[in-house]
Amino acid sequence: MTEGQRQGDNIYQVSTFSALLDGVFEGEVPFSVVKKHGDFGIGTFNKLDGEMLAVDGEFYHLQGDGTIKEVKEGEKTPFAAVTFFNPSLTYRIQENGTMEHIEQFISSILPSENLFYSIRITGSFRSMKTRTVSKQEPPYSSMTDVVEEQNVSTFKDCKGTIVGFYTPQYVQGLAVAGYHLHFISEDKQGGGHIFDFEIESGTVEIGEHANLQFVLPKTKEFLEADLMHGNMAEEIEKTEG
Ligand SMILES: CC(=O)[C@@H](C)O
Repeated sequence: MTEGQRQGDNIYQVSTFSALLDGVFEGEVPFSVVKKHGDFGIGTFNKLDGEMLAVDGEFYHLQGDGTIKEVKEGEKTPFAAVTFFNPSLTYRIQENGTMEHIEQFISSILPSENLFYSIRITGSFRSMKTRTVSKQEPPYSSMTDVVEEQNVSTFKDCKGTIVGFYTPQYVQGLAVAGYHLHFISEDKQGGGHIFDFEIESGTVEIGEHANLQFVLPKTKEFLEADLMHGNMAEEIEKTEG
């Protein structure tokens, strides 16, 4: 078993999603460190400067203007979750399905709704609707305010890869409970945080995780943040769609 496969059970996460909701948009962990803990995952960048997607060891910066570049090692993140992707379940999708259908299908085959799962879906999509958040400047607003203005793209008849995680409902706020998925097109020209899609055909791969490592910032902003928003689920629904 490779080191990656051994670590494949572990999810390494920087900060919490509730901190992001509260406008904690600057972290101390550079992607040079994040990369040591995984070759697969999602996240964002300091100042909420776009979406991050990592797959097959390649880390991509999906920017607010819709363009994509490689992540610079020195760039830091206020929120990211990665693992060494090591799927234990694989399924072919032979017929059209909406995001809701696919999520219901995956939920029906997960061994337990109480564990964490990494999800990769590679395929052809009739449509793919994504957003990329844009770089913010301090003093930062809450994320619910930030997403009032966001770059939303809809791709038609495209090929690409969905990367993300399933998180149990009992940790809502630590991460995004349910499915948190990002997309990158096969030609690496487009992508972002997924709002909706319709798949034509593809392959679903699922990795199971029972080990998590959270790295919490010791910044003044995080230590003083309100991480217990009363309407957490509603706020996450608004920001993550
Ligand atoms: C951390 C995320 O995925 C948001 C920025 O889309």
